[in-house]
Amino acid sequence: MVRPAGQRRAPRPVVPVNENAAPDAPSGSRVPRFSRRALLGAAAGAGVAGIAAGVTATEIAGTRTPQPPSQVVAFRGDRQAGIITAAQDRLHFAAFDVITTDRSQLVALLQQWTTAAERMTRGEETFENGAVGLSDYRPPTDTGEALGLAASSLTLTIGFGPGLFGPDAENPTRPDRFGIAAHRPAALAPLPVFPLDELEPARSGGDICIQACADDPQVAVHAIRNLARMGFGVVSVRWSQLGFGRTSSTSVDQQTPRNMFGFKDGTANLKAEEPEQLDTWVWVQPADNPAAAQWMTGGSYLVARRIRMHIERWDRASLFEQERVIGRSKGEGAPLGQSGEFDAPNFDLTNGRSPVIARDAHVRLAHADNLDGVQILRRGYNFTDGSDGFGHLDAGLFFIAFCRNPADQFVPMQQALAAKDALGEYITHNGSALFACPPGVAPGHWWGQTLFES
Ligand SMILES: C=CC1=C(C)c2cc3[nH]c(cc4nc(cc5[nH]c(cc1n2)c(C)c5CCC(=O)O)C(CCC(=O)O)=C4C)c(C)c3C=C
Ligand SMILES: [Fe+2]
Repeated sequence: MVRPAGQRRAPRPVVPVNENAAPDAPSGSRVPRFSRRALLGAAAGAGVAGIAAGVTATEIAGTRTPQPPSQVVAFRGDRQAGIITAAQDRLHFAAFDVITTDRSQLVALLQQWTTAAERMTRGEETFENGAVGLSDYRPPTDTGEALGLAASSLTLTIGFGPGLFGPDAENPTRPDRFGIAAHRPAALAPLPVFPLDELEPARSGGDICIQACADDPQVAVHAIRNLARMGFGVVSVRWSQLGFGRTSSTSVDQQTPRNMFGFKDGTANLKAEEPEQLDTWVWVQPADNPAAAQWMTGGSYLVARRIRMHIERWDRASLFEQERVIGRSKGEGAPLGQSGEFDAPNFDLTNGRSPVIARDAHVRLAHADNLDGVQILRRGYNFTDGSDGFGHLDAGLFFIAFCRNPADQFVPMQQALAAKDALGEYITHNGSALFACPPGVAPGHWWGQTLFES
């Protein structure tokens, strides 16, 4: 839940310091001066039950106007949060390279990450009292910029890239650093390069990804920053991407947002309320893998594409051209030839001479009817990373899709689009990555445990 403008940051509450502790007292001898947990205790307690109403710091202090309640999304469960969770408004996505070859170091990090991630999704610091409640003479164990902020529906979703598993078709000599090559699911194969791709290595690939989504950008950034910090010496950030303004709806309760071209985006998306469709198109099923890769059952594959949108070129196109390219009206978001956003498109409709939804319209090519029924779950975000040095906005869509098997779903869809999508003139794909996101974290388990212990 987003707090109204002007009230977004809870003022830093006054919390009593231990008057008895000397200013230079050694670590551990001081009463904690601040704890997100204490301030957000109600939200934390409710978190295990799923999405729950919480309270803000100022409400507990009882001194100021109550803030809207924060939301806590359960970290543990059958599925990882952040896939069919109602899309939050902000994203910080990071892809890491693993820089150690020591399996025990990687496992230890995954365990530490799990504890910290779960705490942060409850609105707590990475470590209890980590920001200001420990030693004055060591760097704080939490960086502190989320102190006083609500949980903000933070979800942290982990995925494992092909490089973690050693050799594959693209890199047959890559060493199996962690002894998990036998557990690589066949579907975790590098994506092909598509026509018109202009992929930059510095925006592509990665051994591990963490997707942080929240309704407060500072909460998402704090989460990635602290997880990256904890990973020092074990992982390094390969690339990262900030996103704002979700470009999809993943629940029927959500209004369809708009992308940087001004069109409603996410109308014809899979929704959390369609469990059978999700089993067909999103969640990996037992029959999909042999025993060695059963750790992926209940998980999903995350496809990330950084797609630059040539805003200035688009802004010079007429409304007629823009609607022809997409195949929907800009105002209502209705398929051309229909009047309502959720009306079914009629691809057979003609104006007497040519189809109302053009043969190269984006929605015709991406629609299941054109792809033997294939669908995906889209969960992307807008981005604007300043300008490019030529006065053009470096803006676009950080496309994220979840699917049960990218080779059967994303790849044919993107092949169809890359071949003749009218949108191709206005966009360029310059980043690409694929990750296997395991199922949800069971009580007492850590991120990746079923992979590393299978
Ligand atoms: C490979 C998959 C897709 C990529 C890449 C992609 C990029 C992309 N899309 C838009 C804008 C819109 N897309 C819309 C619909 C739509 N897009 C995809 C897939 C990809 N899009 C699908 C499967 C669909 C649904 C098709 C259908 O069944 O009708 C729409 C219409 C509204 C909606 O249904 O979401 C818009 C608008 C941009 C700008 C873009 C790259 C920058
Ligand atoms: Fe699209």
